[in-house]
Amino acid sequence: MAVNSMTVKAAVGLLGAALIALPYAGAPDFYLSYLYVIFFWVALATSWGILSGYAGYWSFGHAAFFGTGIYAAGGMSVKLGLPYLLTIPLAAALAAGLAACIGAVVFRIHTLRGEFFALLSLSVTYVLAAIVSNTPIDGGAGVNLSGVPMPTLGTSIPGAIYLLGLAVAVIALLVSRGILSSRFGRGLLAIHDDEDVAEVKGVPTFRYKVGAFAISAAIAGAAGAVQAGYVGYVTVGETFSITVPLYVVLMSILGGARHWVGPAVGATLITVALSLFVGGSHAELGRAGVALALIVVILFLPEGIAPRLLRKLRSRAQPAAASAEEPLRQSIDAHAPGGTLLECEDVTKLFGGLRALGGISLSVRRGEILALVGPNGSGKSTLINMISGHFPMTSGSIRLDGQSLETLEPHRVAARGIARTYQIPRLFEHMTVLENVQLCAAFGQDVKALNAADSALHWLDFMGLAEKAHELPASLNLHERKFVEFARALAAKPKLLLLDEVLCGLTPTEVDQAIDLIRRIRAAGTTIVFVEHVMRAVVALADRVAVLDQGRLLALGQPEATMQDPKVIDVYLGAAHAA
Ligand SMILES: Nc1ncnc2c1ncn2[C@@H]1O[C@H](COP(=O)(O)OP(=O)(O)OP(=O)(O)O)[C@@H](O)[C@H]1O
Repeated sequence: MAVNSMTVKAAVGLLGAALIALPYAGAPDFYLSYLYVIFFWVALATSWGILSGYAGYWSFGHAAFFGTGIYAAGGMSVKLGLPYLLTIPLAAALAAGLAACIGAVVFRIHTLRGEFFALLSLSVTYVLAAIVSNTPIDGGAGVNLSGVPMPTLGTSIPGAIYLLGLAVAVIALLVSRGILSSRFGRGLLAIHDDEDVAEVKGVPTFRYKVGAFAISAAIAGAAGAVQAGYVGYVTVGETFSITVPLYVVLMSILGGARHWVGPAVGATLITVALSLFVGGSHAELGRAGVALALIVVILFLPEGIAPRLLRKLRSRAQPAAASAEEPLRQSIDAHAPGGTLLECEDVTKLFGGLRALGGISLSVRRGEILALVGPNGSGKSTLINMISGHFPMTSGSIRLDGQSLETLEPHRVAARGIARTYQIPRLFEHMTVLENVQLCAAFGQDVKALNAADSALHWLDFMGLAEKAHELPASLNLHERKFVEFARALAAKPKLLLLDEVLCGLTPTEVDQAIDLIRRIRAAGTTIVFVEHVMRAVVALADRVAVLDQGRLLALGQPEATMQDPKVIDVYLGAAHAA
């Protein structure tokens, strides 16, 4: 594997050196311009992928940032007389600033996801086009860069534009690759699959989206600035046309938007394909061919060309070995039993007119297992949602270790040491089982102590799922999906673990297995609150039982005594059970 990796690096190095040398070796301007166009689309498509491919926020407004770059470079060099080269980073900064401002507003509105975000981004392009067209930035006549002194970078002007295009494309690829392999990138991929769960697992979703948007726009802005030098004369109609976002989206989907190299592959293929059919009816034929190819890819390779090809190349790589050696290390509280860890005071939640929780007060001791039981709709899951920050409370207070949680965003609640599972597992469906757990390890407590991948493998092994590590969640049965949920929560190394009906739907043997696992988790020091209808498990595990009914706390105490409470028998267990 080491040899292969060295070979790939050497090949990439040689290719890079050859591309840089091309203008100095006297390559004709025609070929330099041809390659420049490919670099331009590679940069644009790659930049689009950083927000839209990774985080799934499809933007049809990429022309706004590309256009900002074009007009920033044009305006600053023609009207302000700044050196053209200096306008490129300034254009990138301006586009990033614009995206950050838009993102800071838009990403706070939870309803602006999916198609609404796509439409909004398109509207931004048209608003910007109207502003540029009706102000001295353009004024309707366009901006002519013919009088601006262009750099030659030791070759010629076309050679310089070629080198600048190459630089922006390489920077875009390096940035995108760096992001994808980072914690930031994993967070973006999680946002793509289930943003609410990502937030609860500790991903600062707002900050990440704004960051990805700004980086994506900065690269588009830089590409636009170089394009201004290439075209020499910029107009609103050409700059803010729908062609840019459409091509960028098509290129990314064709190549594979969730991989750093995918958009570049798509950009190269489409640019080359279109260049083969230029002029009149040939051009139309070319576009039709590209559209047809895209339909075929969507039908047969929905993830795009690049990820499929890369997986084939890697298929002979050895699977990672599970590291079952790590001892069961849990929370940092393992040696501090006793005392109150969680305090809920008068927790109330209204959903419109429905009072799901009508003022719940209870506390959980450090190292304790507390069972939450009650009839369907009594508010158990809602209480878990309040504690984990999944929904805001209507009123009341929740404190962990004496510190208030109610004003915290969910990812900050996670950072305080609370992890949860979902009644119906909500796994990140485009990530493997290992990546699902790894994400939670990376955003959980005490991450520096252990590599996230090793930690994830450990917890998968602990749950008996090591051999499923490289599978996608879709191939798992319910039991396995629940246990991946479980492993994800454990990988965060929480102080407080909230389990929402992890045993529901399991066979008696699987229930026994889960009871044993929960005992071992508590033995390592983790405090557990679990919602459960399987009474055998409640009796076997719980130190205390809290019974909810219609959003109120009906009873709280030792399992045996609570189960014999006539009120509990009446509303929940029934006389037969008590007998
Ligand atoms: N997001 C929501 N929007 C509106 N109503 C909700 C929402 N979530 C829960 N509810 C309502 O709040 C009440 C409590 O629901 P909750 O899911 O907490 O009950 P539960 O005790 O967990 O029930 P089960 O045992 O069936 O899971 C129910 O009437 C439910 O319909």
